[in-house]
Amino acid sequence: MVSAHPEPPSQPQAEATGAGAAPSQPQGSQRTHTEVAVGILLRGDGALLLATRPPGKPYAGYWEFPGGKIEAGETVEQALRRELHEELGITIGPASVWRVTEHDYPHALVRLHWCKVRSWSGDFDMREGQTMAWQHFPLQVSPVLPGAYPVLDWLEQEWRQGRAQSSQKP
Ligand SMILES: Nc1nc2c([nH]c(=O)n2[C@H]2C[C@H](O)[C@@H](COP(=O)(O)OP(=O)(O)OP(=O)(O)O)O2)c(=O)[nH]1
Repeated sequence: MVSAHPEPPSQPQAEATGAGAAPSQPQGSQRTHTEVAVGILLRGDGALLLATRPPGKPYAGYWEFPGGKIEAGETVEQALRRELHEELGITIGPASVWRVTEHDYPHALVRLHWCKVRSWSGDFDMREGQTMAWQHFPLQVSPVLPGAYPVLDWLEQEWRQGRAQSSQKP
């Protein structure tokens, strides 16, 4: 849903693709995927956590879900637990992959492994100078990384369905 995408990013981008889509690079290209673990932290009231990308990284200042690159030998869950501890100072509970998407940026072709996270311990400590914000739909922050658009659409659809179902209950 377009309302989740506040501003078009000012940098060049390719179309985001949905779960399980084939890589978009031309045949014979040497471009390999960068595997990324991403956490959708969900609070009891349905709010989700977004944070700004730290200075010095591509798309610095854009809002994103917390996460980072999967290192050699790590599972998605291990990478996510490490990244969220390094970046936010929290220790997450169980996390399994919910969706997989791809996005072709000028700086990297990324494969994003999205996990919903409903439990964690520790206090939030923005260790890379980020700003964090708990968000409900419609989002109040922008711009958001284009690679997160498909997942924001799915999450907004789920939120709308949940709202419609609860309004039908007697
Ligand atoms: N964390 C995160 N990354 C995203 C999202 N959407 C999206 O396209 N990406 C892309 C942007 C980056 O190209 C890649 C994540 O790489 P990164 O550079 O932030 O990872 P990292 O923290 O391991 O970085 P570094 O240690 O190499 O500096 O995934 C998102 O919502 N969250």
